[in-house]
This record gives sequence, C-alpha cells and structure tokens, in this order.
Amino acid sequence: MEPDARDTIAAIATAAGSGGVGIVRLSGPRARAIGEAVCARALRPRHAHHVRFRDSDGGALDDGIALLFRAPASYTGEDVVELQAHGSPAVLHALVAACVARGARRARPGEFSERAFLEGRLDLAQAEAVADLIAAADLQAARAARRALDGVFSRRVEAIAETMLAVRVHVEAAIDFADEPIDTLGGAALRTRLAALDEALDVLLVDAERGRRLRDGLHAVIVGPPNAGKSSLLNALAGSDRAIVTDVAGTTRDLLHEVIRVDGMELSLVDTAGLRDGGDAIEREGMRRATAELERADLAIIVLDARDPEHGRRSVDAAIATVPRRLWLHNKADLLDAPPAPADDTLWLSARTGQGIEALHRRLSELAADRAGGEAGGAFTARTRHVEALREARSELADARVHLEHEALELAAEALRGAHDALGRITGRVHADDLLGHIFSSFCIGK
Ligand SMILES: Nc1nc2c(c(=O)[nH]1)N(C=O)[C@@H](CNc1ccc(C(=O)N[C@@H](CCC(=O)O)C(=O)O)cc1)CN2
Ligand SMILES: Nc1nc2c(ncn2[C@@H]2O[C@H](COP(=O)(O)OP(=O)(O)OP(=O)(O)O)[C@@H](O)[C@H]2O)c(=O)[nH]1
Ligand SMILES: [Mg+2]
Repeated sequence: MEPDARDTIAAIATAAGSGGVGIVRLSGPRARAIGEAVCARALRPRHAHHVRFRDSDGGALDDGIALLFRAPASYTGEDVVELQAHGSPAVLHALVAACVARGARRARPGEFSERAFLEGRLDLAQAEAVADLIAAADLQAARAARRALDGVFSRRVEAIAETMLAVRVHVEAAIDFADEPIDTLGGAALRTRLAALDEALDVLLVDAERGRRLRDGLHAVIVGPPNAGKSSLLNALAGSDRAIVTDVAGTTRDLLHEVIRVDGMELSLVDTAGLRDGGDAIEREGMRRATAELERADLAIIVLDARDPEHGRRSVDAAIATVPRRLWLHNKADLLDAPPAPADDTLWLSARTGQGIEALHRRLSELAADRAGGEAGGAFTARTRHVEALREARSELADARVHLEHEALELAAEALRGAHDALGRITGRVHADDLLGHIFSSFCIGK
C-alpha cells in the first residue's frame, strides 16, 4: 500500500489496567489532524505540550501531555501523536474513542510495529525482537532481545545473504558460458566462497539456536526406567499432583506437559513413560513418544532409583544420545542407609520427602543462567522460524556445492536461490503476506 493510501490507527500503548500514566498512540497521515482536534490546539513537532484532551463533543476528558513526531522521524516512520493521560482505563478507552470519532481506526495487534517494518524503520527480525523484548521474562532475555532489535542478528544474516548474492551472480554468469568447464570460470574461487558461506551459516545457526533458548526457555524431558519416580519428580517440581503416581511400573503412558519458572525463565517439563524392554502396546507407544520427545529436548532429566542406579541404564543411554544437556538424579534417596557423597553431575534426592529438591532448583537456576552460553558473547534472541530458515539455507547450500562438483550449474543456481530466499525470509526481504499476518498478530495491541 502507498503510504498516503494508509489509514490512521489508534490504540492504547500502555499495559492493560490502571497505572500512573497511560498512553494512547496515533500513527498515520491524519495523526496530526486528529491529535490536534483531540487537544484543541496546534502541536509543534517534538515538543511536550500540557493540554486538555477533549471528546468529540468538546467535553474535557483529562489533562495530559501531547507529543507530535513528524514522518519519517518517528517509531513507525509515519506521523505519530502520543496522548499521555492519567492511567485510567476508562479515560484511555474514551481517548481512543475520541480519536475514532475523528476518523482514526482501532489498531490491530502489532500494527504499529508492522508499519515500522513496512516503512523500512525495522526489518522483520527486528520487529519480532520488539515483541520478544516486551515479553522477555528475565533481564538476560531482555538484553538479548535488545541486541536483536539493534540489528545484531539481522546484520549477520544480511552479510551472509550479500555473499550469497555475489555467488549467485557468479554461477548465473557461468551458465551463460555453459561450454566452458567451471574451473576456467573461477571455479576454485567459487568453491572457497561456498565453503566460507557454509562455515558462516553454521556459526550463525549455533548462535540462533542459543537465541531461541533465550527467548523460549529450555525444554526438558524427564526420562528413566519405570517406577523410578519420574512422575513424582514432575509433581514435586510443579508443586501439584499433576501426574498419576502409583507403585505399578508402567503407570505413565502418554506425555504430560507442565511449565515451571526458574528465575524467570520458562522451563517446560515433559513426563514420559518409563523405558524398558517389552511392555504392552500402550506402554510401547508411550516409550516411542518419549524417545521422539527427546529429539527436541534441550535437557534430559534422568531419574534413576538410587538403590539400583544401574537398573535400566542401557535403554536410557540409548534414548538420550542426541540430547545436549543431561542432569542425573538418583531418586528415593530416603531409602538409602547412608547418604552418598555429592558428585558433580549427579544429585541424590527424594521426590517423596522433598530432600535434595532445593539443590535441584539451584542446579536448574545454573542451567537457566548458562543457556545463553554466558553473557560475554553478545547473544541475541531468535525464533524457531529463524532457526528453521537457517537450516534450510544450509541444506540448500550443501546441495548447491554438490551440484557444482558435478558441473550441474543450473541446479546449483536453483539451490543457491533457495538458500538466498530462506535467508531473505528472516529479515523480511522476501516475504509472503500471510507470514506478516502470522507474525504481527501475535503482538499486543498498541505495539
Ligand atoms: N513515549 C514513548 N516511549 C517509548 C516508545 C514510544 O513510542 N513512545 N517506544 C516505542 O517503541 C520505545 C522507543 N522507541 C522509539 C523508536 C524510535 C523513535 C523515533 O522517534 N525515532 C526517530 C527519531 C530518532 C531520534 O530522534 O533519536 C527516527 O528513528 O527517525 C521513538 C521511539 C520505548 N519508549
Ligand atoms: N520412598 C520413595 N518412594 C518414591 C519416591 N519417588 C517416588 N516414589 C514411589 O515410587 C513409585 C513410582 O513412582 P512414580 O512417580 O509413579 O514413578 P514413574 O517413574 O513415574 O513410573 P512410571 O510412570 O511407571 O514409569 C510410587 O509408589 C512412588 O510413591 C521417593 O523419593 N522415595
Ligand atoms: Mg510415571
């Protein structure tokens, strides 16, 4: 849409509920006219005016501060007016209604940031970082979202995309000289560049996966042999009788999800069916689901019976092979005669008496703090969508390299285009409208 064909949107920008101050924001070509009508006076750009806000009949609604930002120097890149009133929901809703009466439309969720994107003020990953910053549960996640908003992630994507483009141009040019072998057309240089691209993508993918954990928290799967106390542990951590606990081995069959907070971070926990050879059809299906769940786990919490920790170890070891982090718990420590000496990666505890649960919480806190790989690295937040796009880019790039080795230049060009598009989707250079709708509709209204 052309900027001047756009309508003017209005929404409460501050959180729901009462507060000291509440802000109604207008953005669009008529923001100034509507704002000046509500304030019954002219507004000077970037000047704080103390004014009386008026409804459409001229009645006084409140007094407050009005600000005008002229396009393009505003958050959205359009004319923006802020009406900063007392933070009463009744007053703020009436202010929005006063704007609507003068021709504004109520904004959809995320529409201010969507406009900032459409005006080129933010790219898509940065706009997503705005939402991630607002939703950040702890300071670590907030700092990382702030870096993504500053473009730390986007710049790395763009740098790779730029090299990718140069490589595409090279390959497309080589297609025009199809009779020549690629090696006379700078094939060696091309191979070097592709290898470097591959390397850069790999490094970025690792950082983006870390960024996803920063945003989404950790996903932990509780595994172990039947009857070890996995469901009891879930209940102890969740602080409720979420899962059925019995002394029958094979009680849990289906996956059971529960989310807890560890120092602000979301830790999603999944209780699973005990792993063992055999079992009935239902139990075997339960074990299959447990194993599948482990494939997307950041952390395996392994529960063993402290009296016989070797029991069931073989099935457990096989199941957790791909999980990056493990926490070994020897449960039912209350049944041991003598408490064992503490060890680094093993905790002794009792889900029944609660002994050792405190130490487990401390260990989980450390894992929460470590999830970004330490603060030093300038970590940024990322989303599953970004991680998947990077994986796709990497796999297309791998295909391109194989095609190139076989002098299949057209196929190589096609794969490179796929890789380039996948990168473009991260920053929104390449986008489908339904992708935008999907992303911005998950924002809050007024952002
Ligand atoms: N009152 C208020 N506080 C707020 C916001 C807001 O919209 N209103 N923000 C909303 O998210 C955040 C700040 N983000 C903003 C981003 C850009 C511009 C802006 O006017 N940019 C212009 C001018 C730059 C300048 O003078 O420094 C520009 O980029 O051209 C304003 C706020 C947080 N605090
Ligand atoms: N003494 C003692 N008993 C426990 C402890 N934790 C669990 N139990 C008991 O061990 C039995 C099995 O507990 P569950 O939590 O159902 O074990 P599970 O690992 O989920 O078992 P499945 O779902 O069958 O795989 C129950 O009788 C629990 O009460 C503990 O710390 N100490
Ligand atoms: Mg169970």
